[in-house]
Amino acid sequence: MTYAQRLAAVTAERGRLCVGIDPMPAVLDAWGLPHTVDGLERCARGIVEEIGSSIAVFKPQSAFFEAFGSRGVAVLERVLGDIRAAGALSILDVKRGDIGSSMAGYAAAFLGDDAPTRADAITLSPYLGVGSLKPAIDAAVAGGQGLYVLARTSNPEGAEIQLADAGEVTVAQHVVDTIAALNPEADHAVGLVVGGTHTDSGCDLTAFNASVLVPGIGAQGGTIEALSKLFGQSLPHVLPTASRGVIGHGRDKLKANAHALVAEIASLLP
Ligand SMILES: O=C(O)c1cc(=O)[nH]c(=O)n1[C@@H]1O[C@H](COP(=O)(O)O)[C@@H](O)[C@H]1O
Repeated sequence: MTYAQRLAAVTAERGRLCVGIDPMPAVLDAWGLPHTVDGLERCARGIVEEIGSSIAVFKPQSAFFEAFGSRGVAVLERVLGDIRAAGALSILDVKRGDIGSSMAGYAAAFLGDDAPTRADAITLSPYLGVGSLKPAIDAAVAGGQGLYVLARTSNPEGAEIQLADAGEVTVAQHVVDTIAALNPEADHAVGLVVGGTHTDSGCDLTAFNASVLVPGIGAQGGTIEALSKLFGQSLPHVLPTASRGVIGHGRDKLKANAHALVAEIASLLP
């Protein structure tokens, strides 16, 4: 099965929410856990223990695992295994992007059956040129995995590069159009990241028919209600993701927060 098919199946069953696993110091504090590898593991694996069987997708943020060195990365690998065992999908947020030869190295790390840090999808940065991502695209298609390429990020600083002129269109639109054109042959394995914090994303997504990951919900001020206007007819492709808004109030509130957001998405998004 392709990533797009697996995503459609699990979201149809569990709802259309991706819970971000960002075990940053403030989140560990809210969980009453120490800023140690043990605290990291209890928080990240605790999230999957609590809601792994009811939430469709999880997005571990690699930064907070890498912050603890190789022992943190080992925790990340266990978390990815837990997500798989719970029947959910994982999007590993690593935002990689490099020249083709190095990109092949990243593909070996994260994509394909033998990858040591294997996820169902990973995030990529296209700023060395969308074409430089080809080794990752090939590996994802071969392995039935997915990719999410940054187009218009949720943070205010993103505009200076993403809304810059790339000839006829903006850099963000160039990314959207290039990925849209290659997706039919790529099994719709290549999604986009478009932040949910904008009133106007500045991207025309009409020709895009793969998954659109939408971060910025909750802690960064984005709301589910605003997504209809922001994404219009592309709304069915949107996968909202929230981290601190769901996991940032301690283990006791995790399940209720996550399920309330799933219900809100079901009532407001088609
Ligand atoms: O690729 C991402 O997920 C991402 C892209 C983007 O434009 N903005 C963005 O916030 N993210 C990530 O999404 C998560 C957002 O976390 P919260 O703001 O706590 O929901 C972080 O891990 C970010 O790195």
